[in-house]
Amino acid sequence: MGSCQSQQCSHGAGPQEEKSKEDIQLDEQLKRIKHKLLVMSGKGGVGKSSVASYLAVGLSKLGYRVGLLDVDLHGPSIPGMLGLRGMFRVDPDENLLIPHKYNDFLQVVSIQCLLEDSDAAVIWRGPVKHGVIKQFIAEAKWGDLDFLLIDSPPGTGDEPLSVAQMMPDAKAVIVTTPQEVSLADVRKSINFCRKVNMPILGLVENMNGLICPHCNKEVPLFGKGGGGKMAEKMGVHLLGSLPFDPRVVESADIGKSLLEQTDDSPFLKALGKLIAEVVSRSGIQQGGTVQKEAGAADTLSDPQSFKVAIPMAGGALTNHFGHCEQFLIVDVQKGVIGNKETITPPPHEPGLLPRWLGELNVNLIIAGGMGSRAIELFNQQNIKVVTGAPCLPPEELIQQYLANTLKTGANACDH
Ligand SMILES: Nc1ncnc2c1ncn2[C@@H]1O[C@H](COP(=O)(O)OP(=O)(O)OP(=O)(O)O)[C@@H](O)[C@H]1O
Repeated sequence: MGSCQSQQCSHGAGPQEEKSKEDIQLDEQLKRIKHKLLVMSGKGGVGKSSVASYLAVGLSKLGYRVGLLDVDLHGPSIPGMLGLRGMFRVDPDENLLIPHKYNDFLQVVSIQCLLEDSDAAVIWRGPVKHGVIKQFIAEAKWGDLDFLLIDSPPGTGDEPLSVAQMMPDAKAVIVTTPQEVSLADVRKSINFCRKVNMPILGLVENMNGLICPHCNKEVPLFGKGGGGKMAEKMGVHLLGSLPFDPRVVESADIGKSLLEQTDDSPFLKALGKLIAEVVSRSGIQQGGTVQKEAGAADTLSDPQSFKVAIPMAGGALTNHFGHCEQFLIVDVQKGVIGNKETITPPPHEPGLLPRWLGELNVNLIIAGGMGSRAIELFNQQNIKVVTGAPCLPPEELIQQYLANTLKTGANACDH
């Protein structure tokens, strides 16, 4: 007899279950975190925890408020790497766990800080892990954060799945080394993200060459550039490459991040570039103002500055948008054509291209033809679509678009 209002009606799906106190707390906490980055890898030992901790420390040193959550429940290594010791305290008034403070801008939560014996083995099944991860987010006193970095165990098991379910707006940072065995596992991580609809912020290639401390020449320890090739092949963005630096191992062993010293070593230089790329891909302008979510431009706020994707065949635009072999992605700033990149799209799957081009921060498509459903999906990603463009070389199309002289005909949809 109760009215729709009194039953919290949910669009014909039957009465919605009341949210638990913990779920409400989780929602509240997640609202206070601007960017959630899940650091994952297909394979163990590729440097995922190191990358997560260096990103966290680096971002905190730029003045961003950062949380680092170690959900590698079976092999937590973050506290050791950052020299954090001791058990957590609980705030008695709010009954919230107080994260360890690395510096004024970086707080850390890890299962390690709940174990009396640091060598204790944690044996938990999936639902228990899910509950613990939820508690670590909802019942810890994180406050407002610009970034929450989550270090998950290698592979695509319970922990990354729990994060994907709990945080629908989290993005993945996938870490790999350049050799083929590691890259094969990266493909699994990429496919996992696509299955659970988690956007991929990009790939980090770690241990990409050793700088010899004696002659300063580079030795290709695990091969070279494999991550870059993989990123291109799988249509994900390469965020950066870090060289192998033996001091990373030593500093992790003594719990002192290399970022606590300044030098112009190749590792720290590459790390600086990587952090800048993470900031820029997260849509943050320097100075900390949130500009836009990665891949979520509202409209073209400046019609002379955009990132455009053009479906290509034989050096010119092709009408076969959904099945084109390659896209040319071009950066245009203030009417000037900049960086151009030819990328092979992932294998065709309904709804995949809008998400993929959104991840690449594209906000304009110039196409010959496209179905109305596809246009709708691109618009949902805030990507503007121009259809009916002629099969011309891409530079000509962009110049005409900039000059407002691009003549478009009928939407030559190839379906
Ligand atoms: N760029 C680097 N240069 C030198 N050593 C590195 C580099 N990155 C990571 N390492 C070292 O490699 C080892 C493995 O790194 P790390 O623990 O970060 O990997 P992981 O992928 O998180 O491992 P796990 O599978 O245990 O979760 C550590 O000893 C770390 O210090």
